[in-house]
Parts: sequence; structure tokens; C-alpha cells
Amino acid sequence: MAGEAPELSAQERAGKAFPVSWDQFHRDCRALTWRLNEVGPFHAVIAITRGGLVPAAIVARELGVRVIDTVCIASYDHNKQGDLQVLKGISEAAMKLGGGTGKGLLIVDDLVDTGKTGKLVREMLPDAHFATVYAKPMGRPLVDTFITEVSQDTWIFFPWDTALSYHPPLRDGAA
Ligand SMILES: O=P(O)(O)OC[C@H]1O[C@H](OP(=O)(O)OP(=O)(O)O)[C@H](O)[C@@H]1O
Ligand SMILES: O=c1[nH]c(=O)c2nc[nH]c2[nH]1
Ligand SMILES: [Mg+2]
Repeated sequence: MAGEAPELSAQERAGKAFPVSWDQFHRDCRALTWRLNEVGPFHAVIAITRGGLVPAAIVARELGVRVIDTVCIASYDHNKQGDLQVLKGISEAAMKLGGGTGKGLLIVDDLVDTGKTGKLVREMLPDAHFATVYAKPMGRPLVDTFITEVSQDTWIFFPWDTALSYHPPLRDGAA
């Protein structure tokens, strides 16, 4: 309606920014794998797409796991969370490897925020190990292993979503 303030996106509501470079992300994924190496071995990695694909590739490479499956879930349209949509479920072959409950499977995602995505996948694989690179407080209880916690009012900017651009000096009012 005319005159109404536009609804803020999740990213705008977050307020604080946590930009992550490719280099930092690779290091954080390696650090995550050091921890996961103590927990495994794992029969397969289940990547929550799309964000989980990048850490899943790095973690699987480091752990020597060659079976990788996806569970395809969409929730944030750009940066606003809508209803969760399962676009593709876990394959029969991966389900079999996890004995139907996910035992010995490793679920990987880039982050947990509200925890809605993680909760849905945990329900599909209750005995799997769930790992994320980053965690916000609301989603943290759902995760078995993660590397860095950021506050709930922080938006994480991943390298595949961003590009280098000019940033004005602080004294000119830049955040
Ligand atoms: O804990 P939650 O509040 O559920 O949010 C976390 C999820 O949100 C992002 O995925 P998104 O749905 O944006 O899709 P994408 O991975 O394809 O970018 C992120 O990759 C996590 O999967
Ligand atoms: O790029 C992203 N950064 C975030 O902090 C976030 N939270 C949910 N979904 C997200 N996507
Ligand atoms: Mg995702």
C-alpha cells in the first residue's frame, strides 16, 4: 500500500555483516574437518543444497569420503525466509547406507540460522551427524559440530554470493 514502509529483508534486519572470503571459508572448512575426523568414519556426506555443496566438497575431500548425496531445500528467496520446500529428498542408496535412520552419515551445511532447515533434515535422518561451518544461537542446539558462532543479528556474506566492490571511507559515513 502507498505510504507503507517496505518490509525489511532478513539481511537488513540482521544489522551486522560478517563477510567471508574464499580463503577464510576454505580454512574454516578444514578446521571443521579436523573436528569431524575425531567423530567419523562416515559412509557418506549429505549436502544441504545449495549452500552446503561447497563445504561438503571440501570436507568429503579431506575425510576421503566419495559418496555424496544432496537434499535440496529452498527457504530464503534472496534474503527473506519463506516456507521450506523440499525440492529433492535423500536418495534411496544413501538412506540404505545410513540404515534408514542416518547412522554413519554426515549432513553438511554452510550455516544454521533459525534452525528450520537443519531441523527438517534432522527429522529425515535422526541418527546422522550434523555439521555446519557457522552457527547462530537459535540454530546452534541442532548442530553436532561447527566452527564459528556469530550473533543472531549478524548476516554472513558468503564468497559465492558476493563480489569485490568499492567501499566508501568510514569518515564519509560508511558502516
Ligand atoms: O537455519 P535456517 O534459518 O533454516 O537457515 C539456514 C539455511 O539458509 C540458507 O539456505 P537457503 O535456504 O538460503 O538456500 P541456499 O542454500 O540455496 O542458498 C543456508 O544455506 C542454510 O541452508
Ligand atoms: O548468506 C546467508 N547468510 C546468512 O546469514 C543466512 N541466514 C540464513 N540464510 C543465510 N544466507
Ligand atoms: Mg542452504
